[in-house]
Amino acid sequence: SACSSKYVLSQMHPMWQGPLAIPGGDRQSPIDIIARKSVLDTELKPLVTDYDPDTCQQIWNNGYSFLVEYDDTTDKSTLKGGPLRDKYRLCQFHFHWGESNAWGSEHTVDRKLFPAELHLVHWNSDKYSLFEEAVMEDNGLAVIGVFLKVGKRHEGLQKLVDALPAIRHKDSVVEFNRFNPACLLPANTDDYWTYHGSLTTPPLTESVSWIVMKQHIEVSHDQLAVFRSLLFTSAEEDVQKSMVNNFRVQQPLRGRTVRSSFS
Ligand SMILES: NS(=O)(=O)c1ccc(C(=O)NCC(=O)NCCc2c[nH]cn2)cc1
Ligand SMILES: [Cu+2]
Ligand SMILES: [Zn+2]
Repeated sequence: SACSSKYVLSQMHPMWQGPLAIPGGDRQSPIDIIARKSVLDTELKPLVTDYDPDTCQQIWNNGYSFLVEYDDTTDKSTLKGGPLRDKYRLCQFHFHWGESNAWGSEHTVDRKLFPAELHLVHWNSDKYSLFEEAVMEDNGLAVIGVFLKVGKRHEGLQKLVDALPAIRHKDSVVEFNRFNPACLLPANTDDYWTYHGSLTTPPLTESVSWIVMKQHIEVSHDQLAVFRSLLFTSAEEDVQKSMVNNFRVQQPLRGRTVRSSFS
């Protein structure tokens, strides 16, 4: 069924230029994950990711974040297992981060903020033939969230960091090949929280099975600083705004249960 909540344009949110609260939206994201209130579900399986680095196509600045887009016209890069019944195709991954290391993540754990959060976006290719279809349907999407902490340099991330100066402005795109996003996952992907939610930027559709990793990854201060050198604005605009704090405010749980896997 198409997602139930209607979209009423409320006061414009300064950053997302979209509705801030979705009246009637009872499964919005992000949320604060209260660890002790998450429910252990022994039925939850280990995540199975199978990503083909050859499907990596481009990296671009969409004016909210930077996205690494994958060719999702075949089932070459997939996610299954975990809380999912079907097979999901990798479409893109992107990040959210703050202007300082003190905040930047979208989800929090017991109110703890992380400096950044990675989202790996997949859509249900067993049920739908296009991302655009799946984005409107319950369980049409599956997004893996990974928290970033500042610490040692992340070797796998460096290839991505080196490409960022070429896409400083909104709508800039560069070719980007042979990147396997599995290198951005924590060592242990068997421990995660999962809940039903939404996209955290417009269209905010309530079609996401969220899978938030309990284990974070580490990146260096300098690597994160390069994220902050990106701009929200296009080359033509006379006032350039640095791309920081591109996260959404936390949304009410509305009685949802967050389930926990346990390895
Ligand atoms: N922050 S988040 O909740 O993870 C999230 C928020 C918005 C979108 C989105 O709006 N995503 C459009 C998109 O990625 N469109 C690509 C379509 C496409 C088709 N084939 C290749 N790419 C995806 C994820
Ligand atoms: Cu905002
Ligand atoms: Zn796609």
